[in-house]
Amino acid sequence: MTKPLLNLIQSASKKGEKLLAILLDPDKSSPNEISFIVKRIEKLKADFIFVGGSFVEDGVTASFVKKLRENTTIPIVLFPGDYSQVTNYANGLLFLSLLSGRNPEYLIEQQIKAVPFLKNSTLEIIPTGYILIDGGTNSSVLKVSKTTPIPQENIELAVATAVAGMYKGKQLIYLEAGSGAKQAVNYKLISEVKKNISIPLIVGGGIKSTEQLNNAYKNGADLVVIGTAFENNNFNNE
Ligand SMILES: CC(C)=CCC/C(C)=C/CC/C(C)=C/CC/C(C)=C/COP(=O)(O)OP(=O)(O)O
Ligand SMILES: O=P(O)(O)OC[C@@H](O)CO
Ligand SMILES: [Mg+2]
Repeated sequence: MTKPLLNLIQSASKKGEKLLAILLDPDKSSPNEISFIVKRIEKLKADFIFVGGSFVEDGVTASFVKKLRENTTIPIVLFPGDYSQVTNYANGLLFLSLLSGRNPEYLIEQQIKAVPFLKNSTLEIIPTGYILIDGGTNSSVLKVSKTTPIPQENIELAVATAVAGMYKGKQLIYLEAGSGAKQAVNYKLISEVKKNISIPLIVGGGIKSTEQLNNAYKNGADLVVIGTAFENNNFNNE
């Protein structure tokens, strides 16, 4: 099976080209605003649109992604809080396992529940190790998954978790400080994880400025995800 989206991320990572994803939460963006939102995303030259939320009502993601698809050619990648957010209108799916947590529901159960939706699907499925780092807030991911994030200071544990994910066959590692985090993933943690893995690294949560974005890149993030700052219209990357 070909994996064009993963190949794009892998080859950018090899060449040191940095990628940007804008995260849209279907619950928080009105379908009427989609063409306006798409214009803002195109202006930022984002490489991907991620779609997902920790709590999204059934069916909302599919209609939202369908509308989005009609308005842009930017690849749309699902970043699901649960299996009900899987829809074939997107291009790809981050097949997440919450490796920082010890809740079987988010390690394997949700993935099994998604299978009936994926049987005849054309979605590119990308095995992704998802690691929650303490961003100083009770993030939605923490609440929904009832798991404990890795403290920012525990770099050793974060690195071991990422490397274990790589050994398990994950193709991407995603370091997540939580949507709207007070503290984004710290640069030392990003660079130590990056040094120890040979797969691309995604970083997100609490990134609000071009300076933070560039520091995340400089320390080893291959792809940065921005949600809240874009939602609040205070990320212009200028
Ligand atoms: C593989 C499939 C089909 C599902 C995976 C399900 C897993 C393991 C999810 C990981 C845990 C989780 C709840 C992730 C949420 C990811 C996400 C979409 C975060 C962004 O949403 P937030 O911004 O935190 O949520 P709200 O905006 O809804 O508060
Ligand atoms: O909303 P923000 O804080 O940008 O976080 C983006 C993403 O990593 C959240 O899952
Ligand atoms: Mg959000």
